[in-house]
Amino acid sequence: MRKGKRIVVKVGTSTLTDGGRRLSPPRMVDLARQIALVRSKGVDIILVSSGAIAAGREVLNYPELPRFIPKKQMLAAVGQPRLMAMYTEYFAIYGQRVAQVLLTRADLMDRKRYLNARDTFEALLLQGILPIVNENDTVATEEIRFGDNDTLSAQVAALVEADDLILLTDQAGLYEADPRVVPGARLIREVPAEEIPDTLWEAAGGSRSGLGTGGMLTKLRAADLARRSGTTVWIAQGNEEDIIIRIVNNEKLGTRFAPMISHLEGRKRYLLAGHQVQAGVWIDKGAARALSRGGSLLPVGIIRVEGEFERGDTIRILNEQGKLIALGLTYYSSSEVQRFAGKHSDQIESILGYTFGEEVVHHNHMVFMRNGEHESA
Ligand SMILES: Nc1ncnc2c1ncn2[C@@H]1O[C@H](COP(=O)(O)OP(=O)(O)O)[C@@H](O)[C@H]1O
Ligand SMILES: N[C@@H](CCC(=O)OP(=O)(O)O)C(=O)O
Repeated sequence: MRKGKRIVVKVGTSTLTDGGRRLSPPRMVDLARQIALVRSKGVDIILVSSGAIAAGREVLNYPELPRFIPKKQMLAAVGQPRLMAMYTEYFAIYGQRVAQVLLTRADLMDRKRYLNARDTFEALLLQGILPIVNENDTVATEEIRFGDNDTLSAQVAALVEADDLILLTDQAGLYEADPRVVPGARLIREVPAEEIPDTLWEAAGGSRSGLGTGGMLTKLRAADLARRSGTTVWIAQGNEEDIIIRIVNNEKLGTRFAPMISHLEGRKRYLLAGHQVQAGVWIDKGAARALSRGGSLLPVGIIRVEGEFERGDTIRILNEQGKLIALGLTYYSSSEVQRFAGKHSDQIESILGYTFGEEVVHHNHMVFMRNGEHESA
């Protein structure tokens, strides 16, 4: 179980290059310093970093930024290992180990892959390793890509149930108009947990830095998405001194978006999202009692499998009389559960030859039913 806070930090190209065309080592070292300090206080951090294309251009001696997608992908493929090599070196200064996680939208749309990605993040964080995430640009064509890392970071924040998402950019936050066009435009300090007004959507213009992808519009969309799954979002200036540390210390900086729901509610919505759940498992009295007391569903309590399901699906959990008691996200497919139903968890590995853990459904991923209605997990 998680103890401390969990924060996703997203850095855009404009921050990493400090406005120039090269990645800025001092900027990246400073990022590593801040993140190491915050992590030492027991905060989990996930870094979503752009910069692969900028790094690729640097390696190849600054070719024009191409419009042709495969050429952009080529630059990202060249730049990503360079970007990671720099991070590996700079985080090592502060005794931090890092890992690369490359994702596309398709990875998070598929429930099985969603779960796999989430488990990998959990395993990395548990091991004290900093995940550094970017879009998997080389395979990311229009239909399957996030398209910008603002959106990617919001999805990652939902995936790992982050408390905060900090979007670092080259402006102090979201302004009432693009400050590059309207000097003196006012900074918006707080966006309340209500629908975002049209005026604000109109204020958020596209990117002007030439290197970044989405400008403020993608940040506003990302902020809106993340706050709907229970995350507090900040848009703030990447080169402001100790920016991450100060936000974590509750200083009022940049633009803050209040979360609209709790993580619990978000989890429940994910479980119930668009699923006409038919398949499931029947469980014995002991297991039903354990669930009602906050326990997870283990193989030993399962007496029967009904229908077919995949790892990551939402399934029905029925008691001995066939009454629906909960819906839950399953870590194993129906054919796997068939094989180990009624057995002890420590036998899973010898039966399957691998394991995703001792629970079939974790208590945190259940929604209980009362009189046919859902109640909170
Ligand atoms: N309302 C606004 N407030 C702040 N910045 C804005 C606004 N509208 C457009 N922008 C532009 O968005 C840019 C940041 O987006 P982008 O270049 O994509 O950065 P990043 O690389 O950090 O993702 C700013 O430099 C600014 O010119
Ligand atoms: N995946 C691309 C970045 C895409 C992106 O969203 O860039 P940015 O607007 O600078 O955050 C890269 O690494 O270059």
